Amino acid sequence: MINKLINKIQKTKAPIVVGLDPMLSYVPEHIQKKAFDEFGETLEGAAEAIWQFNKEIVDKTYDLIPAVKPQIAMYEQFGIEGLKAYKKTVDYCKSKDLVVIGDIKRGDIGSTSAAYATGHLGKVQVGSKTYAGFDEDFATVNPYLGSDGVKPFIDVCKQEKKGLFILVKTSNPSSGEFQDQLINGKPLYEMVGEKVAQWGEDHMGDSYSYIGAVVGATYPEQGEILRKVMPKSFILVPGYGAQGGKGKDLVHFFNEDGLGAIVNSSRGIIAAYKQEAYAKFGAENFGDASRAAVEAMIADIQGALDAAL
Ligand SMILES: O=c1ccn([C@@H]2O[C@H](COP(=O)(O)O)[C@@H](O)[C@H]2O)c(=O)[nH]1
Repeated sequence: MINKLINKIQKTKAPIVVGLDPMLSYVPEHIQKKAFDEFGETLEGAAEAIWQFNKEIVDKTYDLIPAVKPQIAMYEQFGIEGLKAYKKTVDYCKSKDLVVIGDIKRGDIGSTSAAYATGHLGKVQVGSKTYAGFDEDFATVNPYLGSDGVKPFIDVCKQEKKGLFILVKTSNPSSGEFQDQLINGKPLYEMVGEKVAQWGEDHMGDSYSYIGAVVGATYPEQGEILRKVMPKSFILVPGYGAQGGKGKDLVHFFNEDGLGAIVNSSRGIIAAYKQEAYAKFGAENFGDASRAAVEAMIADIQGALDAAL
């Protein structure tokens, strides 16, 4: 799957991911109304609204982008109905040939990680039959429990030709509380980065590993260090747009081949119609506003890369 992701990035010239993080408050009135008329103001109605919202954004952007990153928390808040909308979104994006990164941030003791890995990336045995549960292409993993919590995910990826993005340095303001702590003079994020590089070396696609890392756009200095620590790992970079990251801050997340990173924006794309810059589209044309925001993001990041490389 890492090879497919790279091919798609090269084809679209867009090292970006659209984050499908649908809060109900982002869904325009007309879509909410239609869903509530059909299903009432229920969890089912909310799930239908976020699904229709996602579908329109995907329809308006899929030809410009290589990948999407649905954030499972946004769906889980609506319970089982939300999870059905998550699954519908995953399947629909795959039908549009998009690479799907499930932002699930799982990780537990080995046996429990194995079940998470099976449910999201692998296949579950039911009697004589096997079924893929959520069936994303990549998943995000929390490595805090150590190697035995990560290994089951790697095993399933190897079997299914899928991939991981392991949290190394997160984009949030307090990520340094633990991640920047020095251990024998080295920050924890760097130690985790070294481990990701090690796992990655043993699990290579054609040019990059299918074991990647998450490093926040809001920490460009750490991004530059970690790029060197993990030369063969793709970096998923959240924190662009709504959290303040800009193209010019991100060039050192990439390798000299112009590859090695993909930058995520969620609110900045899916709720673009609410921003002043895209207000002219109006709520009715929110999908066109998202398309314009994708085009601006690609130009910002590619422009910065072209100037730097
Ligand atoms: O360090 C991290 C890891 C994951 N995320 C996720 O990315 C998106 C960001 O959303 P924006 O609206 O573009 O800010 C969201 O799903 C986070 O859970 C992150 O931000 N930082």
